[in-house]
Amino acid sequence: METDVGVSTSEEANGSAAKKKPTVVFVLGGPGSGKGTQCAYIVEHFGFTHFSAGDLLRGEIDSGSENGLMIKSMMNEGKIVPSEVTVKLLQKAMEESGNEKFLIDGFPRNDENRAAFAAVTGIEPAFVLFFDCPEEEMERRILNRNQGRDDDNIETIRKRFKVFLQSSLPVVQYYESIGKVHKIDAARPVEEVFESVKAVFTSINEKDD
Ligand SMILES: Nc1ncnc2c1ncn2[C@@H]1O[C@H](COP(=O)(O)OP(=O)(O)O)[C@@H](O)[C@H]1O
Ligand SMILES: O=c1ccn([C@@H]2O[C@H](COP(=O)(O)OP(=O)(O)O)[C@@H](O)[C@H]2O)c(=O)[nH]1
Ligand SMILES: [Mg+2]
Repeated sequence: METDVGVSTSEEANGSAAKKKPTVVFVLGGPGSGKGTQCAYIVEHFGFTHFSAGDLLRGEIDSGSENGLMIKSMMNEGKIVPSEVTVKLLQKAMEESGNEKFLIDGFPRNDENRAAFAAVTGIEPAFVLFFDCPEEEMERRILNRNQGRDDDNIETIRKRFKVFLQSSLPVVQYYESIGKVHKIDAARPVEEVFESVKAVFTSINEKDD
């Protein structure tokens, strides 16, 4: 049985069938691989709305919500926040956006995240972009990022790399096993990486025509 709850169940005003499910692309890659940077370009060129799960969680901390302290301490340890919290934030953001094409950046980070998103929203990603980058390069980028993030210190960075290898890479491997991953060499200048990204989105658009 298909559990179709959440973003796609609202009835049209004329009482016709439920709305079409939105198109979702998961943008994955290690910390500092360039997910946010590339998403900004994709938004400009391909009309997607971009949600960074990390940014939504930081928004929760800043809003002083009841989960804020828990989220803050988990992020400072590089741990993955419970799916319930993150999926709710993503679902709300999608519902409020008015768009139907979304880049979801930095999520799902483990298998539980992946399953929870599918169960709650009924949405499977159209495809997954995976930014492949060596750890030394990611570390260099994060240490130069200067966004004032509490977790961009060497001790937490090392923890995030460990969590990425142990919990997040298996998600990428799962999507690879079902043929949904477009792997991008992210260890190149921003413009070159975007050329590869653009080729993926252009070829998908052509298939849809
Ligand atoms: N291809 C690239 N080459 C060099 N630096 C980059 C590249 N892509 C992003 N950066 C820089 O590296 C840092 C991390 O990028 P960001 O997009 O925040 O990564 P992520 O969202 O994957 O953690 C930022 O300071 C960004 O400006
Ligand atoms: O779905 C998510 C996304 C992020 N995070 C937490 O938020 C931090 C920062 O994530 P973000 O994607 O912003 O970092 P980046 O990978 O871009 O450096 C992670 O280390 C996790 O602690 C999480 O728990 N679940
Ligand atoms: Mg980011």
